Amino acid sequence: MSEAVNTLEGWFALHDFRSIDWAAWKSASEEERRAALEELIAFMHKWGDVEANKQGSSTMVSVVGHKADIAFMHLRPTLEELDALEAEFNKTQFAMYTIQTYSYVSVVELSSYVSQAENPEADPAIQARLKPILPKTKHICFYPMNKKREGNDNWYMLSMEERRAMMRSHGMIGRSYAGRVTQIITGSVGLDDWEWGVTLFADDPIVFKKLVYEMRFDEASARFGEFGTFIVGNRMTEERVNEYFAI
Ligand code: VOV
Repeated sequence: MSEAVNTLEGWFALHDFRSIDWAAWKSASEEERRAALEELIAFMHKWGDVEANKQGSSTMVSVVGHKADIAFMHLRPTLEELDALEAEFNKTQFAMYTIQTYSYVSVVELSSYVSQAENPEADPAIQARLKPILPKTKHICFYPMNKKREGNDNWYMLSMEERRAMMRSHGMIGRSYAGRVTQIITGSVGLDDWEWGVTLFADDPIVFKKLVYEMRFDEASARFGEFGTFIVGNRMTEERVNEYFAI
């Protein structure tokens, strides 16, 4: 049997994708719309406080294309907190105008293929990666993925050394994008339909295309990568929320 790699887990993640019921939004009165937006903005402020207290991190984006209109990414210490946060949001007036079209549940994951911390609990750099503050970049890209389990291309039958060599090469490509893109890898085996969620943050969306394309030629992705739906969005600030929902 091949050896499973050790992983460290951090905050739990909920990616929450919503379409807007624009017909209902447009037929609501101005007061109803204002009250709904005030509630949404109050939530954004609350999420900001959670982040300032290092108890999680949240971000909101508008989504381009039919897969959703808006999306939230929330990180929290427990699955219960994510659940409570989602239920609380669903009870707002604003949420009445939304339809959840997709969601993804996972947990921030670091594997020990490339480096292994002696004492991860006491290592501030590791802790910052396990409990990250979501970058405030202009654009976000999310997709779920698997590592293939087929015939000679079965990731889970490879030796630790073979997998480590491929993850080293993967990491080298990633590092050449340092400063232009930040990745948060969340593990979802046993939590959702795919094995990982990949969330990328960048100010230039072309960097998503370049990075993902370059990785397609690297063995870890070329031979073993299987990908779900890709969703790309633009970060929402309070000001953008008001613009986006203005009638
Ligand atoms: C932005 C760049 C970037 C960088 C620097 C980077 C580096 C690294 C390192 C060093 C490691 C291994 C140790 C760890 O930290 O876990 C990983 C791990 C992982 N990655 Fe990665 N990755 C990046 C980016 C990056 C992308 C764009 C993708 C999607 C692949 C693609 O083809 O679309 C990805 C996937 C993954 C996955 C699924 C894992 C877990 C694999 C497993 O079997 O456990 N990743 N990754």
